[in-house]
Amino acid sequence: MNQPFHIMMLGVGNGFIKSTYHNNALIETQGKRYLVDCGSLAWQSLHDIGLGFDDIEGIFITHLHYDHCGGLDEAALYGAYAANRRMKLWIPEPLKGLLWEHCLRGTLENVVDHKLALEDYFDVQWVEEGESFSFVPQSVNAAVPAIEASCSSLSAHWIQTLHVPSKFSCSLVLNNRFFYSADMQPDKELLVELSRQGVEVFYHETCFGHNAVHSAFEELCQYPEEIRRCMYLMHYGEAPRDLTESDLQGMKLLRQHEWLTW
Ligand SMILES: O=c1ccn([C@@H]2O[C@@H]3COP(=O)(O)O[C@H]3[C@H]2O)c(=O)[nH]1
Repeated sequence: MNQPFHIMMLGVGNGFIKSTYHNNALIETQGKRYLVDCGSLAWQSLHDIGLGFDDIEGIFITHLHYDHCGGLDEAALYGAYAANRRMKLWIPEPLKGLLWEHCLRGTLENVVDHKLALEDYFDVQWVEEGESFSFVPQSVNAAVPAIEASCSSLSAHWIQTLHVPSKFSCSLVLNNRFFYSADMQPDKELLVELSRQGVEVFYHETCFGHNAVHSAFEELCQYPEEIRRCMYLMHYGEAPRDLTESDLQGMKLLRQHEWLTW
């Protein structure tokens, strides 16, 4: 059996709204905490619940928008100059080069201190599409026989999903049964296929109103009922005040700073 894990949204907003922060998640399993995405408000959101850099083991990044990776500069500099620790970073292989050259180099390159690459700040693991990786280091499972170890950690793999055309973005599957969409346009066929493969829970982004690079709530309402009943919505910012349970069509709204266990 895979380990159950706890997950909390650090925000359920989008790149523009301030009240509900960015759509990033905090995961806890076996006493270790990890981030899925680290936008520019992630550290503020963690601070709001009494957590900080030292409480986080590692970060997975889905794509290169500031509301998903804009907090990496702070993590890098704090790790290098305040905590003396290179945080673990899982990055999809297609972002190799791009994350440093296009996002971080301007802030982080320091010739005097010999900090010239992403690896000078983070313990980086590049991950291919579909490749299984574990959030919890094997050493944590030292007492567990090897054959059980692979099943007793939180396993993950990413699949490419469409957000902004021509720009890489991906979603995450945990323990082969939990889907985390990151930002994406609607892809009903993908969810139906994942459900067929055994995925039981879908954390899915949405927005109220049309947006060309996101999944409008109205479009998710067209998904099969058996999928909608497994869907937990995020990235919505602020839901319409008059939204009723029946309007949600079986889907549920995730709330900022609320733990759920899967
Ligand atoms: O090609 C683009 C890129 C971006 N945007 C907007 O910028 C926003 C950034 O935050 P977000 O990812 O939550 O939502 C995005 C969209 O609203 C867009 O409409 N088309």
